[in-house]
Amino acid sequence: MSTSEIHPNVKRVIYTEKEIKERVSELGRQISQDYKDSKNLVLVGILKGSFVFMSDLVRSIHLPNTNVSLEFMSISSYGAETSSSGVIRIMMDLRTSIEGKDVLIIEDIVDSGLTLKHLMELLNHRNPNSLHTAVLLRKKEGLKVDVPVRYMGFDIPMVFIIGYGLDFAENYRELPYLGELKEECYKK
Ligand SMILES: O=P(O)(O)OC[C@H]1O[C@H](OP(=O)(O)OP(=O)(O)O)[C@H](O)[C@@H]1O
Ligand code: HPA
Ligand SMILES: [Mg+2]
Repeated sequence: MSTSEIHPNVKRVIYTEKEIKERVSELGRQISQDYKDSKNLVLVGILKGSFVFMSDLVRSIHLPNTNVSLEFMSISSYGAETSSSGVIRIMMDLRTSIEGKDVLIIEDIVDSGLTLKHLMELLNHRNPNSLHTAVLLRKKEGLKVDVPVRYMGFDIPMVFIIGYGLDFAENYRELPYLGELKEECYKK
């Protein structure tokens, strides 16, 4: 990628399209292996951030003997800030029951861990057969709560990331790579 193709508000590219593609394919292979005996696998994408990761990940999953279905939930905690409000709002819930099914939550990023922790508690109460998580990015130093991530793309430093579905104040989701947002874009 030439520098001219990088968005002017991106300080540096953290992972290129190619690096993301390779890692996501690996995760898909692992998931396909682990769920090969599952009857029903429900992939639950958390909107909006996970939509790009989810669309690439599902196409790397090959489970010919499993009913694989997709569901979405919409959750919001960040608004136009760069740190979690800690208040998680469910804007859209699942449309079907997950009782007795294997459920895999698909998230773009775990930062404080508050969103995923809250979600796992919520979905566990609905009696799935199993409940696990696939997360593209994790900021290990940002974690405020312990939350289990079964399939993890990359551990990243404490910088604000945009692109590949991740936003700042709803912008930059369309960038095909993962980049660090320039500090001057959010520090006043
Ligand atoms: O670990 P946490 O500190 O809770 O942060 C992670 C959550 O924050 C982001 O969602 P956001 O509220 O920005 O909604 P979005 O996916 O629509 O951008 C991200 O997509 C995760 O869901
Ligand atoms: O670094 C981030 N970028 C975008 N969204 C986020 N939500 C939590 N952390 C981040
Ligand atoms: Mg966001």
